[in-house]
Amino acid sequence: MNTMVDTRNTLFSPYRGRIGDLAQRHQSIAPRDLHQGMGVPFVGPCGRPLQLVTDAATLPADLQASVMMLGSFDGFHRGHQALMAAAQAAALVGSSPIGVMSVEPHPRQLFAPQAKAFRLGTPATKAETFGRLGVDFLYSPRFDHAFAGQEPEDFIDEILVDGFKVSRLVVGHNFRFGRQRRGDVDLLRRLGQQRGFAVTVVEDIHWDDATCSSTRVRNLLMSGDIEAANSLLGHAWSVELGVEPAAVLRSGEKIVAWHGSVLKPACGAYDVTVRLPNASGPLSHGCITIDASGVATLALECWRAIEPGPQAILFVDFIRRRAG
Ligand SMILES: Cc1cc2nc3c(=O)[nH]c(=O)nc-3n(C[C@H](O)[C@H](O)[C@H](O)COP(=O)(O)O)c2cc1C
Ligand SMILES: Nc1ncnc2c1ncn2[C@@H]1O[C@H](COP(=O)(O)OP(=O)(O)O)[C@@H](O)[C@H]1O
Repeated sequence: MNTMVDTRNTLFSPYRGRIGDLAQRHQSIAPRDLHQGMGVPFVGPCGRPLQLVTDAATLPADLQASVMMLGSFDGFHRGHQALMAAAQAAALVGSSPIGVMSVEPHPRQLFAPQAKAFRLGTPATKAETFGRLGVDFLYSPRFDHAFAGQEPEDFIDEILVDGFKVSRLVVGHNFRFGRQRRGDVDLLRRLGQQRGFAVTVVEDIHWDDATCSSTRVRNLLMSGDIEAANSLLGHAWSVELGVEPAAVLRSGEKIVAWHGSVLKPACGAYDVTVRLPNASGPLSHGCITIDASGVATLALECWRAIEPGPQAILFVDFIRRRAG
């Protein structure tokens, strides 16, 4: 079934429960994912809403023959943006739709389930980014051992060729996939020639003399260097938070629910701007403080504009860490 993104969907449901309880549990909330009916009301510049595709076999005709990007895209750093630029250029030339395949959960969540929260973004922040950039559909198959263990040729034939009827793939030079990570760009090129799709391989994108990677961004955030992390990302790091308006601590500060799968940056106070999902610009400036036990509190200049109901999801863009 293909799910048209809908603002009336369950935008607030993952954050039900009292913020006090969340704080006691170190603000760890169950990660929601695209398979739990997430509402992501994101419409790109073409005016078409991003479609969440759950089954390649029932893809609408107007989404077939797309230019498709493959990868995790955690954080959407400058390397990922290079893929996006290449996909947009190819889609323009061929008047093709743009699709993204990005498995959920992140492979590390499957292979190292006990690891500390490491993600830079949630499914919602990922969908927002792609929707804003005019991607037509996001395919996020559930990443389990059966999916991970597919033979690369089967994945290409059954999902990309028979399902999506893909016209072009866009990947980074080091993209690997399938059982024992046997699939690589050479295999994609070889099968592309036989099956009739093109392949764009994006060269390694460097920043500050080293390759851009989600891991580098994570390390910078854990050391509290938000400005360097933002510079590597090429945009402000954006975090999805849950807030319950009733949970005011003092002078307008509120404890916020941190998404259970998302990395916590170093303790400290950070200048932020806050948006509602699907809003065109920031609604308020503020400061988020992460204390030694990981509890996050948010102080905003203006709360009124972002209190649409008993609970809300906010997108918080981290700008800089305050001194001291
Ligand atoms: C389409 C597809 C995409 C994949 N993407 C990733 C990925 O981004 N990161 C990752 O660690 N594994 C990914 N995998 C899984 C690996 O290719 C590999 O199967 C996994 O690391 C397990 O390796 P093993 O078969 O040697 O145990 C993907 C698999 C498929 C079929
Ligand atoms: N620095 C980079 N330069 C070019 N392409 C990249 C870079 N980093 C990732 N990619 C490509 O972007 C896609 C998504 O990458 P992803 O799976 O999220 O890896 P990573 O976690 O290393 O960023 C893949 O096709 C990958 O090869």
